[in-house]
Amino acid sequence: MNAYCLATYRSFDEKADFHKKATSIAVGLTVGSWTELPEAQKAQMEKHLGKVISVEVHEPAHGEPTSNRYADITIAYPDINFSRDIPALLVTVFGKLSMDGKIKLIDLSFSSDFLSGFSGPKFGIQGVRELLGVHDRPLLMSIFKSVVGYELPALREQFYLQAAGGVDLIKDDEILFENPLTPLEKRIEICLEAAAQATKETGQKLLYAVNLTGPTSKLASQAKKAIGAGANALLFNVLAYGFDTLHELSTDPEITIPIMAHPAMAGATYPSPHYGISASVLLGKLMRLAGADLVLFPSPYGSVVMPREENMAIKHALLTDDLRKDYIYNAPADVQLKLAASFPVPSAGIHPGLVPLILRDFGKDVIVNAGGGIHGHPLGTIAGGQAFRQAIDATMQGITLQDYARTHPELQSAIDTWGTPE
Ligand SMILES: CSCCC(=O)C(=O)COP(=O)(O)O
Repeated sequence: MNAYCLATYRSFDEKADFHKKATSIAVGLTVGSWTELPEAQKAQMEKHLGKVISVEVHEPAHGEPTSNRYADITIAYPDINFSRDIPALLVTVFGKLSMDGKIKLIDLSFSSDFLSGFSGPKFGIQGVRELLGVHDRPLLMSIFKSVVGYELPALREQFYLQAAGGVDLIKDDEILFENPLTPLEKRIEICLEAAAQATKETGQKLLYAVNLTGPTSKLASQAKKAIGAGANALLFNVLAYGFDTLHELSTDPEITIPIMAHPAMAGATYPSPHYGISASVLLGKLMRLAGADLVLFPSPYGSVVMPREENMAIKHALLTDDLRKDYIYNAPADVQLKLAASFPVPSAGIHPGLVPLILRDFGKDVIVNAGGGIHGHPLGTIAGGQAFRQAIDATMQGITLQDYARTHPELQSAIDTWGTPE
């Protein structure tokens, strides 16, 4: 029996025959032409031919502009046409098609055979929690800010202040590349020293995600150099390199620490309703498949806003256990595939007042992540971390931030500065 991967597209056109369009995609992206083929060749090509699974046309309601006319088209692509890797799949389902008018790739699902080529996150939520020894609450991450041009002592000081505030993870800024002032191994050395100092005082373990950068051909050796220097997590700008690079890193047996995926460049791909790839595919399914243990993405509440519905779709893609329903097309009854869940990290412009919203939408398995919301605290960076931890504690106990802040001055000061949503 043939195995297929499915792609669903939203195609906008004021007057197109969407059924014809679906057929032209199914044929054009597989065997190229069909009706012109002699019968003998048709029999031979049948197993390579894409199939139209469904076409759902949405006619604009009365009074709505005709430009709102679209169809959701689902096509099945035979696995036999492409190798078992993300670049081959993406080029098949959305290579040339991505440039062919108003069309967006909104979902992907995989054959069980294709999916079985991916082991997903090495650590995932469970593994990251085990490294930190924290199982009963959302985690808190802080982002280095204003570090370009700084020397090691300034970096160490900034690391210590973040750690002393009680954060669980600290990540490099994604724009901190290999540089002569704070080279990778030195950076790791001084940050881990500062982490040890803070841990003595707080009793808390810490992960430091160092930014893995440089030419693609040197990334794996750079990652191993980082691990040799004691690194316990990596930050990686996945979309600048491609999903396959993440997959190579995450499946390397010598890369034994969690990988955090930064969404830099994602805004060039997901936000348009008419073009690109949906956020849930780009920052959800493909990140998890390629092995990201933690995935950052803009939240619906902060400074770089993504609609809540899209955020919830990313969350679902990163967390769902039901691969048969959400990831696999036509799963045979005896197939049991598993992927560890990737930690969702809704980010950008996050401050303590937003914690109740984050926990309402994401529950306990989320990483609250802030840069400016920690460093910009009026009482300083340590108080910034403390205010977030207090907001998490309050919300976990069902206490309003306002009530909790009465006995927690750091939280009170954060609320006075940034407020709480209505
Ligand atoms: C757009 S998601 C990535 C968030 C990020 O990397 C960042 O630096 C956010 O910083 P902020 O000061 O807005 O918390």
